[in-house]
Amino acid sequence: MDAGLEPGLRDGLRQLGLALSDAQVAQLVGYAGLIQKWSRVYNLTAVREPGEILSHHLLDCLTLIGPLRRHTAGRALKLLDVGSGAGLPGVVIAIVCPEIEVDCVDTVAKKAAFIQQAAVALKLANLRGLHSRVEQLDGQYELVTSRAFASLADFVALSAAALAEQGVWLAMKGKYPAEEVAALPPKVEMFHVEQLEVPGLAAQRCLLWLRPSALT
Ligand SMILES: C[S@@+](CC[C@H](N)C(=O)[O-])C[C@H]1O[C@@H](n2cnc3c(N)ncnc32)[C@H](O)[C@@H]1O
Repeated sequence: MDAGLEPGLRDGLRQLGLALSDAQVAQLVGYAGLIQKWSRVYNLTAVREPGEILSHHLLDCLTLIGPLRRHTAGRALKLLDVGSGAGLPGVVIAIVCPEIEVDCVDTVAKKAAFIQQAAVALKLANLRGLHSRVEQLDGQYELVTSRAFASLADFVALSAAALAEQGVWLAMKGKYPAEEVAALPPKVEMFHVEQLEVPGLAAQRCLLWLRPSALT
């Protein structure tokens, strides 16, 4: 990816109040380049233009970092990104939070292969691509994320076996999904919601934090 992306990225990081090292900024720019390169050959993501990769992918997923850091308070933990596609938000998290071990799962082999390739190219020892259906995973993940994957009810049902006992789900949605929240089963409780602005986009981001209900 041309370094032309960097000023816009740094501007967005400032707006989000995120201080990253130069090496992390270079990894994000490098990741955008990999998405662009691989998307010429494989149908990784519909968003392929540099400006759009910056706003719709990088900055959009970076909105999650502040809330995530507040939640983890720097603790090392295992995170699963479900239906990760080109690695969103999983790869962004792996770059910005090296203390978090990130597994990105997708049913499409070439998408999991892309994540593995990104881990090597960007020297991310904390990132893995898994080729699997999420419902076949029986991991012990303290955090399970998704963006543009499924309804909230399907997301929690399909990934329940992968969640550790004290684990939580973090779903990235557009505007507040009232109908999806209403359709959640009683055994799942939503314990926090955050609405965020994506720098450079008119669109909003809604982060929903969910966990198994205390009643279960
Ligand atoms: C719309 S894409 C979203 C990709 C990425 N999270 C993003 O925000 O750009 C949904 C992805 O979920 C994957 N997927 C669908 N069902 C799945 C399942 N049961 N387990 C794992 N991945 C699945 C698809 O292959 C696809 O890559």
